Amino acid sequence: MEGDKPQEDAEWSLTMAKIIYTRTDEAPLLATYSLKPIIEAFATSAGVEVETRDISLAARVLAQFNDRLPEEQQVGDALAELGDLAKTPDANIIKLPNISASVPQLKATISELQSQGYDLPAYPEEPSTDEEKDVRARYDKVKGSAVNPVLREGNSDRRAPQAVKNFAKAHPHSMGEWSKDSKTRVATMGSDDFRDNEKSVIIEADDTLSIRLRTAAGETKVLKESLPVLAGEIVDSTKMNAAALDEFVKDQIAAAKADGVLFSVHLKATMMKVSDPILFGKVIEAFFPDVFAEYGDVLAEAGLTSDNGLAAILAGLDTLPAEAAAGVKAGIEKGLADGPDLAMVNSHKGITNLHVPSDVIVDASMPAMIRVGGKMWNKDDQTQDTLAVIPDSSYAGVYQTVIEDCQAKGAFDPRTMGTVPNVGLMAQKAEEYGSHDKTFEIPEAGTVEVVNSTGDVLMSHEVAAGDIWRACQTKDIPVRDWVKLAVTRARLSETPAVFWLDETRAHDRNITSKVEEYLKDHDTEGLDIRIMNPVEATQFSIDRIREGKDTISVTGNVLRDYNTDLFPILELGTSAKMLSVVPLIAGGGLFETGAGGSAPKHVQQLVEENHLRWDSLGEFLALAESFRHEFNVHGNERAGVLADTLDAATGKFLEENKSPSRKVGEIDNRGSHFYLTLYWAQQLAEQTADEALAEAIAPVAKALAEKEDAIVAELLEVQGGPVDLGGYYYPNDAKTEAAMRPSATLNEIISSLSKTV
Ligand SMILES: NC(=O)C1=CN([C@@H]2O[C@H](COP(=O)(O)OP(=O)(O)OC[C@H]3O[C@@H](n4cnc5c(N)ncnc54)[C@H](OP(=O)(O)O)[C@@H]3O)[C@@H](O)[C@H]2O)C=CC1
Ligand SMILES: O=C(O)CCC(=O)C(=O)O
Ligand SMILES: [Mg+2]
Repeated sequence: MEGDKPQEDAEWSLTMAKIIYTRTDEAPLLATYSLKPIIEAFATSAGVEVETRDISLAARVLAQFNDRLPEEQQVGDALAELGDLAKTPDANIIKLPNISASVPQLKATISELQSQGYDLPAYPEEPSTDEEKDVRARYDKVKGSAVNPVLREGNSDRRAPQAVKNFAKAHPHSMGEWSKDSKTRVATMGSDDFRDNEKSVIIEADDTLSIRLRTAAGETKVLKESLPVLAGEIVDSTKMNAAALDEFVKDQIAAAKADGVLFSVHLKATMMKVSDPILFGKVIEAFFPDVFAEYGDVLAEAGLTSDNGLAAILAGLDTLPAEAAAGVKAGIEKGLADGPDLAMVNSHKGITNLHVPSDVIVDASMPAMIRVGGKMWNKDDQTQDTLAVIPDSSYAGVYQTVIEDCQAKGAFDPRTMGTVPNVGLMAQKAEEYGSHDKTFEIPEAGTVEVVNSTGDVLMSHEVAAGDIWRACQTKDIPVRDWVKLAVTRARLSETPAVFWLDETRAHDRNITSKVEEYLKDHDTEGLDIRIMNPVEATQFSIDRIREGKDTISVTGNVLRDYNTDLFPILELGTSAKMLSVVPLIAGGGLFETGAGGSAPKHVQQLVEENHLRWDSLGEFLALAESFRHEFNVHGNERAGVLADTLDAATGKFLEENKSPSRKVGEIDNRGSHFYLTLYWAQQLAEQTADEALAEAIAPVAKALAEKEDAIVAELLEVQGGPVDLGGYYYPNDAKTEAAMRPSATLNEIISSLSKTV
């Protein structure tokens, strides 16, 4: 049947340490089809076991419905299994980027699986019966950023290794020019938003809180019955005023039009999966006020919500009465014609920034704009200055600071610029990461209160209908661990470290008090550790970057996300080249590949012209760290040899510039994997720490070198035409394997390698 997947190894137990390689989505999944057999062959030769777990969006959807699917279609809940493993010292997990699904992506996955013969229920937009509510709850479990918070049971340590940074300096990526009269800027609310309204408390003793809405009409509605908290935990609450947001967005639409710049909104509807789709929807409603004034009720009745973007509304028009459908369509066209020009996701296909909530994700989109000289693409496929709308002011100042700096001093120079690694607080769903089950679109005016078990009101906010209220939790152990990780990183890399904490935010003031206390637990003699607000910290870091100096950014969860795309994209051209390690609090290791996403555009190119430009450097770096962890923790000497030789091979790979090209007809992801294989085999054959291994690999290294021309020719010859993968979210295994492993000569050598030792 279409979509059949290889059976995962059944006899795995939590007590035996192994390396787990995750199977994910889109470009990283395609790359896995080529790279995984190579990794397995080397690992087997050294007696290290590597197993696969499927945490792709499709597999996660299927795992929710095992009770409704026939046995042969059932898949295990690999994410739950790995989530448990991550809390044990035995975890050694390599995690590739995966889709954090918006509703349109989730619906597309469901239809694809249905077309492949999986009898899945439709996604209920407005669940009313118990059964629909159950189905919706199951789908909600896989929605948005549902993988990372489960696996990330530790804080984050992301940096560009020296070899990668040196490569970027020697082979600088292109940077757009900045003009002094650039009109590009960030617009943010600054008042009555999440930052401005934030309140925060530190919990004294373990307790269970609840959240309630006291309505203006005198009723009490429980929003959250039970919110267990631990002593020392920081709990915050805040709200975004819907009326203020609406006024702000309307002002920005007018300002963009008046200034002749593109209007663009930057949110994170995937990771902030409850609040940001609502914000996205409100921007769409502000952009097309007439459509929603006239047809809002009809659209709502048909389950067409602005939260899922313009594309979903346009695609659902045939479910509306003909007259309403025509009216909505005409209204949208008029809105587009009368409003400011919109930043485009794909000008050829007419996809605007407002079409799909997962298309423009702030962490990657703002740096991409800065990289090209502060511009985005308009409908004529030309770059243009942009008004970047980031409604909440908590972090928007970071981008505005970088933009102003570039306007004054020009683009950064990748040949000379320093680096900004990051130590990020994220363990145990810290901060906004864990806010989703405590985020509410307020149904009616009143007061939201956070109450402890003795009935004391810890925090309260006056709210109006439509406001977005949310609470966040930050446990104490992750904060201690984060401070320790920051000190360790500062010591190891002899680099100043700056905690990015905002004195105007209640939450950050509480974090600051803990940072000041926990720093005393460490030997900080000789280290340069500072605390600055995000705007000052940005300026400090970029001033140093221009002087070629490095500065560690030690941040909360959201800035972890933002900074680990911002600086890598400016320094290296992409965050795919980052080393991204999560030392798990329980002692295991989670090794993430790169710091970016699943590059949907890359899949499109492969399908159209059989060229995959995905760069697996992040995978190479993560894999070496994972082998090293195996050596450090379990004393597996051969894993240590694999780690060192892989790093050396990656160094050679960079020196020889064998990264995938963007152009069809040149070496792509598959070719880059061949070169890594060649250099790794050569390093193994040359090393002296394990002579038996060197001897066993020598003939393989020789064969790879001798067959280089033949292999490269086989890999290039397939490029140019379209490829059928038999699915996008759940591609056909045989078809994808055939597409991603087209060199018979290479395949034969790889299979001989796994039999060597
Ligand atoms: N850790 C995770 O699991 C993450 C998952 N995501 C998910 O990924 C999806 C896409 O997110 P998006 O914001 O578009 O970000 P992406 O990082 O996927 O894409 C942005 C651009 O970065 C470049 N890029 C990214 N990775 C590579 C790579 N390995 N090699 C070469 N270039 C690369 C590509 O540029 P170009 O097109 O110029 O080649 C790409 O189009 C979403 O579903 C999102 O939720 C996002 C971030 C992290
Ligand atoms: O979890 C997600 O959706 C995205 C995570 C991400 O962008 C990151 O970790 O940098
Ligand atoms: Mg990110």
